[in-house]
Amino acid sequence: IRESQPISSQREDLFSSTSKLEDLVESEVQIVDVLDTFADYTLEKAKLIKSYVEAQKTLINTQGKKLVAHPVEAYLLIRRLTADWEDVHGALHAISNYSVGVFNWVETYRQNRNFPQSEDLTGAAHAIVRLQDTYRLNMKSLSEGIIQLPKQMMLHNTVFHGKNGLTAQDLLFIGKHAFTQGLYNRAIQWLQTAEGIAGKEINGTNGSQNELLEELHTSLRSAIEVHDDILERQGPRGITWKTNPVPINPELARDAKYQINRKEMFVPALFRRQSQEEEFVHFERLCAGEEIRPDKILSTLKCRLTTVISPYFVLSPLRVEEASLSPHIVIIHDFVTASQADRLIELGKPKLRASMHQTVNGTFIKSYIRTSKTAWLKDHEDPLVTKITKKIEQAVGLKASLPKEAEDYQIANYGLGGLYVPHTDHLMNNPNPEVYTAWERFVGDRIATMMIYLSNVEAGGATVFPRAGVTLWPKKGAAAFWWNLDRSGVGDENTRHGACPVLYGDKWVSNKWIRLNEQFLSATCGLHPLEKFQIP
Ligand SMILES: O=C(O)CCC(=O)C(=O)O
Ligand SMILES: [Fe+2]
Repeated sequence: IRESQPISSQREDLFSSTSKLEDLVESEVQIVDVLDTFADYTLEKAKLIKSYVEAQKTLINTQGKKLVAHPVEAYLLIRRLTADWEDVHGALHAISNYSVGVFNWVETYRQNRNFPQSEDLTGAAHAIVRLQDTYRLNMKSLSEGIIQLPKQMMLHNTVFHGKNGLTAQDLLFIGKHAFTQGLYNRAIQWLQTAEGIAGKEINGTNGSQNELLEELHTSLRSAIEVHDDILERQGPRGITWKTNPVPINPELARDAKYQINRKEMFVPALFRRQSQEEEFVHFERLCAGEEIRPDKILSTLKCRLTTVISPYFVLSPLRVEEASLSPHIVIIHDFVTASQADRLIELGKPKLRASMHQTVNGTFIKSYIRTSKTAWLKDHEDPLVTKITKKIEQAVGLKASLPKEAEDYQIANYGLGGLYVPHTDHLMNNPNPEVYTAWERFVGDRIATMMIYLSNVEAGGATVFPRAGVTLWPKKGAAAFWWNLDRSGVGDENTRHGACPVLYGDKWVSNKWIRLNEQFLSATCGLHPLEKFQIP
């Protein structure tokens, strides 16, 4: 997967970065304020019109047909339609002027502030479907705004309460999105939850509610049919779909072949090539906090203080936690301070753009493989950035200051359910060097990744390595470091990794990708072609 700075200025979506969503809250307050004043004002004017209407009604009603014959009545009629009318005229005029003004203001405001559009609503629905599925959240609770974490993910806070719940209409909308995403089992669950709620929402005979119930029944019936059909023809799981292991229809479920299916057990397939489907299962399990490595491996991992790389750390050794020995993945705790992390966010924030990916034919598109926004920072943009680069160099013994030695810092902010599907950071896998630019051939592949977590994430958002069976939980100020290439410069496919969807909170990371060629003095080749680096 190739990433780059965006080249076209498309409209920025909102759901892929929490930073952009925050701005939206402020904008909503502004609009509500203006509308509130407008509504109060028009109500005031409408009251005036209403009192005119009421007064005239009584006058008209008390009169017989011959009213204009009476000179006083004639006078009153004319007064009503002249002097009295002035007030109504003024009120109507004021309302219409004001409403045109407010209308124009709101429209311009919405455009300037990049208000959400239907693609954002779709994105948000997708995110909810994905979160519920990945973290196996209780759907009923979720629809009431309560997020209950799976047992193995519980750290400090285990339940998150929102202030509001979803309506049956919302659940129907989300269910339909689950269906189009191929999550047939989940679509059915969403629709069933919607039915439950719609039943309760009904008080009295409400026409539109009946319509909704009807639509839910129809959708549910066809979702079940499709579910069972897909399961029958394609099996319970593929890259683009998921069903239950057994059909929903009890008659079909009695088939003997589904009785075997039911007992299907997960056996981790570590340190080897995984099919896309297998990788996805590993990804999800690791995201939800499952430990899938055997004790034999886990018992070899240590936490240690180290000064070995550089005397720079004699007074304050690096606090290294080994996450995996092969591939060598470590967490360096407190690599930057909380205020340094905040500063990096502050520097990146104004420059955030939707993550882009290069397609096979070379054009850049907005990424659905990675739902986040990214910004690039150069060393000279702030003294702190240079300082952190120096620290990285000392910590891992690689050169990272010059453009030929390492890339600029990439600051990333994930949005609602934001994730990054498994990939390798090294990207020069093509044996034909012609496909790479002269610059890329000159600097070489990404030998190592130094990723600093700039925020804590209340729930979800881990970095997981499906083949190595590793889960790294974000911790503000900690840095994850791993080698993408082995000592002979060949890509280590066991470093495939991805970012789990953010379930609750705000995730910010900073990536520093270090390039191979300039490290020829600091990271020398091994004796064996598959020898790996073990630093720090
Ligand atoms: O955000 C993460 O946890 C991983 C990010 C990542 O893998 C990348 O940016 O290449
Ligand atoms: Fe990565």
